[in-house]
Amino acid sequence: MKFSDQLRQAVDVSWQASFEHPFVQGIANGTLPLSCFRHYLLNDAYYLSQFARVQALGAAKADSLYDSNRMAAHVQSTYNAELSLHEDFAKQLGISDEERTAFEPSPTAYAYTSHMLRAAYSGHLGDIVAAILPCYWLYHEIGERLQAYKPEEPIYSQWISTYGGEAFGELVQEQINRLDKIAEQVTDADRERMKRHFVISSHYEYNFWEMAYTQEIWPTYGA
Ligand SMILES: Cc1ncc(CO)c(N)n1
Ligand SMILES: Cc1ncsc1CCO
Repeated sequence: MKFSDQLRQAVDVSWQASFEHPFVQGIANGTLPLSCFRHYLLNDAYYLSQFARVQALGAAKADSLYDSNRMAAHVQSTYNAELSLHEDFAKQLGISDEERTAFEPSPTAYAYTSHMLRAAYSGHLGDIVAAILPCYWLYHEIGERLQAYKPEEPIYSQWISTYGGEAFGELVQEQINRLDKIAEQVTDADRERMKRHFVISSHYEYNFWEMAYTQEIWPTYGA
């Protein structure tokens, strides 16, 4: 069995819970309150800015010019996704540049990105790809499953077509292939560590929906 198939099996319960989460279901049927999506979007802008740094660390740590080049190309895709999707949505939801700049990430957004950055700084390209892959792969599976739904809210239908689309699917498959290639060349201990990164990122993906749905913030201590 391919390493990626083993990992996919290991997170099946977690990913199923993500599919069924009220945030994701609310996007599918258009009933998600826009205030929740707004909270998601602000945190996701922070998330993607850190995600791009993790991808860039992958470019720096790659063993070949080819992989450096491809990881750097993925930084650009993240930037473009951030630009097109987020700036568009932010405008529609009345999020100003000031609000985005002043925004403090929620505990979950901070923890998830800290996890990826830790894997990136302390590990190799294999650790990085394992830690960032649930982000690609889970979103693509969700996008594909949600293709059949046509929510009234245009923001939600655009979100679905972005992640369910062919262009995103190709980036996902490329990273799955990269993971399997690296997994063939490393030790059992390396693979075990990569699997742990992948599982933890999957838990955080679930937490991220919950964070957005409950509009999680840091403690305010009665203020
Ligand atoms: C939290 C999170 N995971 C994955 C993606 C997919 O890009 C995203 N935008 N945000
Ligand atoms: C995972 C991901 N999220 C937005 S774009 C992208 C892939 C390109 O890096």
